[in-house]
Amino acid sequence: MTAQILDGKALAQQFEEEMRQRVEALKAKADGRTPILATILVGADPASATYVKMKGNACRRVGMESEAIEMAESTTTEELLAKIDELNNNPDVHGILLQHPVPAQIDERACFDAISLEKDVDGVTCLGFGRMSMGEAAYGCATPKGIMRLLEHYQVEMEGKHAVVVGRSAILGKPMAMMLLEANATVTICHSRTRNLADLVKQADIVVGAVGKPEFIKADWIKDGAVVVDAGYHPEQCGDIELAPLADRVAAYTPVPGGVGPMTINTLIFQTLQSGEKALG
Ligand SMILES: NC(=O)C1=CN([C@@H]2O[C@H](COP(=O)(O)OP(=O)(O)OC[C@H]3O[C@@H](n4cnc5c(N)ncnc54)[C@H](OP(=O)(O)O)[C@@H]3O)[C@@H](O)[C@H]2O)C=CC1
Ligand SMILES: Nc1nc(=O)c2c([nH]1)NC[C@@H]1CN(c3ccc(C(=O)N[C@@H](CCC(=O)O)C(=O)O)cc3)C=[N+]21
Repeated sequence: MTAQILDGKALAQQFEEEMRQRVEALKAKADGRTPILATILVGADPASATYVKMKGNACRRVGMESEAIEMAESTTTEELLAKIDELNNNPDVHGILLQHPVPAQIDERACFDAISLEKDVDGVTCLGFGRMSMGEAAYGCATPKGIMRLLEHYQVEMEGKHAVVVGRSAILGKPMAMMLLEANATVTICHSRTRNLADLVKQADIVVGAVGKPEFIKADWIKDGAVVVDAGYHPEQCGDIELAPLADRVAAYTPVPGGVGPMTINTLIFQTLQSGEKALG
């Protein structure tokens, strides 16, 4: 069996084509105004700076605008909250992205939660998470939502399947698990205190790797015919799952690069467009 490649790069490109037309249509209705995403980068971490730049570039590719806000490494929680408050109250801004992680002196959770629900296009607030978990309308957290859009596009069946999510972070593992539950999968969430990780992963029909350690999840933990989603991303261009040996025995997998990453960015800008359409359309 040759595994199907869940090609996030190609799907993101296809979605961008569709979005470009929607942005044009919106501009025509809104006197040339476009949706605007405000990105906030605190400090000078080069990887974070690259990701934020990629998000701004994606906006421009579909004809939307972004406003890049850069704040010093020494920024306080109060200063960041004041900036978020200003953006919440700016009617020209339709989405707010606060790049994670922020420097340690900042209360990141308080800052995420200060983003108004209508502008939380990256899906990072407790309110958005709670609403999504209860099946109510909210923008999804960008990475797990991007994964769901990818699985839906490839018509991966989730209902009744055993999904094992390795990782429980606020912006990846935890919302991923709730989205899979909403899609009627039976969900197991694993983390650093999990005792029998390999045995649990072996039971998975769908496995999501979100551990943050290069190729931590071994190929021989994954059963034949499984669907493999590797959310990890490391500078050496590998993910959190040992993917190479899987290509001829799983049903489908997301490559790294070219899988989850492009879908994360696409989902962020798609949700910005949706927010812009609500405000301008
Ligand atoms: N492509 C994309 O768009 C994105 C990719 N990423 C990538 O995804 C990965 C995960 O990111 P993120 O969720 O932010 O990372 P975090 O470090 O916030 O979370 C890692 C999670 O993995 C768990 N974990 C750590 N060690 C083990 C272990 N030995 N066994 C089982 N579980 C373990 C932790 O458990 P515990 O809670 O107990 O500490 C934690 O829940 C990274 O590689 C990151 O680069 C992240 C965001 C977006
Ligand atoms: N509030 C917040 N929201 C995020 O969504 C968020 C964040 N903070 N902090 C950091 C992580 C990381 N992240 C990535 C996005 C795209 C790629 C991506 O597109 N990667 C390409 C390769 C890029 C390259 O060539 O380096 C790929 O996988 O194909 C990777 C990682 C979003 N994150």
